[in-house]
Amino acid sequence: MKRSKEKSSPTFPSNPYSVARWSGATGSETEEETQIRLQTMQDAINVSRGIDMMLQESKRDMDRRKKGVKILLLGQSESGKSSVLKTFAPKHFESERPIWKIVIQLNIIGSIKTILEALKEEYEPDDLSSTPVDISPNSPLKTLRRMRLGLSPLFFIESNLLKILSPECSDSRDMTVQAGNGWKMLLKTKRNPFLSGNNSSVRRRSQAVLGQENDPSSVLVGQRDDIISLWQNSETQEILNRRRPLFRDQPGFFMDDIARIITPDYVPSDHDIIRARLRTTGIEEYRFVVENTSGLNADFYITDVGGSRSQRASWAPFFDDVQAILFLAPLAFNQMLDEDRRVNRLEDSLNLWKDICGNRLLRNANLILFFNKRDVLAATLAAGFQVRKFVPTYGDLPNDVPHATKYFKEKFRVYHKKYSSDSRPFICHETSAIDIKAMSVLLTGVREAILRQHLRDGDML
Ligand SMILES: Nc1nc2c(ncn2[C@@H]2O[C@H](COP(=O)(O)OP(=O)(O)OP(=O)(O)O)[C@@H](O)[C@H]2O)c(=O)[nH]1
Ligand SMILES: [Mg+2]
Repeated sequence: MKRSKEKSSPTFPSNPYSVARWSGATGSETEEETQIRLQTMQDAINVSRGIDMMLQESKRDMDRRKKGVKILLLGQSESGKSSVLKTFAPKHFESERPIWKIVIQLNIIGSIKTILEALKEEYEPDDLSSTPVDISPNSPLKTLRRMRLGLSPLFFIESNLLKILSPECSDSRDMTVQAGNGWKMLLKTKRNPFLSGNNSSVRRRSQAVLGQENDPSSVLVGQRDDIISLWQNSETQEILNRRRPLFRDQPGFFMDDIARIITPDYVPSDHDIIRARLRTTGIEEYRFVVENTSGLNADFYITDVGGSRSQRASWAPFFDDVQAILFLAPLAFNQMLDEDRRVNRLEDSLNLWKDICGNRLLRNANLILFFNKRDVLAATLAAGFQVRKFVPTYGDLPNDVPHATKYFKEKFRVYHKKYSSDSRPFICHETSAIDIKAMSVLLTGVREAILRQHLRDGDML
């Protein structure tokens, strides 16, 4: 019989698959080849099941996302979007303190560079031959040169860190990171207990970069006294006031805190972390689950974007199913955009607001406007900056916070009325994103209101 013949054949061992056409058997394989073939088939089945599971999981994720509340943070660069996000998800702070410490140290290195540049302009102008220069041992020029030499290891470390963290930039003041957690993996050190990434190349790079030699802490601590006396020097202050009048208002300004920060055991506080400056590029969506006051769990998806002009084209794909936009508009009437020094920040914010109000993809989304950096506005006015110098139409209105805020609010309201659909209310809040407590209260209220509306719209209440 055929069966028994096959059974007894030396080249066709007793194997139910060996005769089945679909099995891939060649008819002349050895026992070993059969085993390999079966194993290969099993591997393929496993891969296929894995893909099935992933597809199911991704469908579940998509269904879940569909039902969730989607919030988009929009606004120009430096408006405070990532800061608001930090307050939305504060639990990250605890595990991320060592990472933010390095960002804060890089912010300080950037500030030191700004100070040294201003002093160089003062004491070491390009054309030294035409300027009488005092180079006696205690002259400011000698001190400046000594200082620069002493701090040079810091700039070396800065450049090494940037190569990894922000390869496009050579200066920590322009440091930009890709949205998401990838950059945080790069800043986890061997000594850092949170190093647990699966991405081996990231892990290798992070171990390579954050050895002792690339940690700014020891150089900063070693130069602590010099840095403090440089900052506290009255001549430095006078030169900065004259040559860099907006220095103190720059994001990531920690110079008033250096005595506290430049210590061997420094651990950033929540307030330090919220004040750290790191530019975002790209888009990142975060999911978190919230139990609302009615005891229902809801998925929130909050998307942070890069706000500089070159980044804005990538926002649109996130517009079609979003429930709410939190639009951040700092009332920076005296500042220009970094990416185009001819454009006033406030004017840019207004134009962006106009585009968002009139965008048809967003016609069903709630718009919530945050006039952010209220504290900066107060400090700017207190420093004597006159609104009417930058905004001639401001006229003779009093140069104070309530009048300035009311005036600019009206401008945003007019655009809202003109470009938004009739049914959309004008909702705005004056905020200071670095005031974590006040911001958390406000964001909880905003979140609840968005959720209630979302449930109403979905007929779930
Ligand atoms: N003083 C003050 N600083 C703020 C406020 N909001 C944000 N900042 C600071 O401004 C800087 C920029 O804030 P981010 O949240 O990074 O700005 P962003 O909108 O995410 O900017 P991009 O990522 O470039 O689009 C950070 O250093 C913040 O700490 C505020 O209300 N007051
Ligand atoms: Mg950001």
